[in-house]
Amino acid sequence: MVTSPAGIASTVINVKGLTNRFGQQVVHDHLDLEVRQREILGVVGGSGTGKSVLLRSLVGLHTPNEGTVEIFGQQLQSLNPSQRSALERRLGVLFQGGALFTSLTLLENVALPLIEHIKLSRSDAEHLARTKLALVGLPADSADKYPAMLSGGMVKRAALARALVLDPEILFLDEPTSGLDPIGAAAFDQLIVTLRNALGFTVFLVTHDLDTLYTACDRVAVLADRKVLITDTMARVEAVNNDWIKAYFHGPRGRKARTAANSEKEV
Ligand SMILES: Nc1ncnc2c1ncn2[C@@H]1O[C@H](COP(=O)(O)OP(=O)(O)OP(=O)(O)O)[C@@H](O)[C@H]1O
Repeated sequence: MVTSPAGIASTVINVKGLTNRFGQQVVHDHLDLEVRQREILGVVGGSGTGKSVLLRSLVGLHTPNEGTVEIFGQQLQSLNPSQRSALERRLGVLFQGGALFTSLTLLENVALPLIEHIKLSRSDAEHLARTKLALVGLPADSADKYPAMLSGGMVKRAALARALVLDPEILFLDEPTSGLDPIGAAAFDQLIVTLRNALGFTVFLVTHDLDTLYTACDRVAVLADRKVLITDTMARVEAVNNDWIKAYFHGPRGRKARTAANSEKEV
């Protein structure tokens, strides 16, 4: 994590008083959250607590009813369209399911943002796209395949390559390991950590995967009661006296994930 001379990590996302409503349903009620530079922040909470809506509010795909979202010190809602698109280029997003275009090859999928957003020629874009596919561990011959021809893990990696193609400073991941088997999920978690260490981006990661929380995240934010209940290290989050936290982290799956993460650290 990058720290200032005073030893305090700088904040890259600052959410204040965020309120999101759909009709009568209040999903977020004056929610606050800070994300620090270079950290991997895991966002967790029961189903329907608004994790995806939060992610969408941060990347500008959902306009909140109230509150402010500041990214790199710029308030999203106050930006004009060109400032907004300049900011959006500094963000990479991997949606649940990968969301690749099924009619395009992996290479075409990954090259597309380079052609559309920074107007690279097709050959330059494809050259760069090949390097990104290699970066996420895909074999060279996968470039000309269509998403339907690949395993779920390979599709996730290709979607990650596309999310990284403009060298984002913040990477947003929505349930990146859902649908992967445990070995594929663990490999994907490790890939995220390795890439963050090598490239230095910040990660905002929505997940239900306890193994991801224990092995990949520096801090965890728990969504409950329409707010962020706590944002802290796993050790401190586990100790909070809250019914959902107790059921989630101290249930059999939580215990298993914690034991596995501890034994990995000892190896
Ligand atoms: N566009 C929308 N219109 C109406 N309601 C919505 C919309 N988007 C989200 N919601 C509602 O907001 C609530 C939070 O949704 P969200 O998808 O953020 O939850 P989540 O915490 O990500 O859930 P899960 O863990 O099940 O994926 C849900 O009740 C959902 O139905």
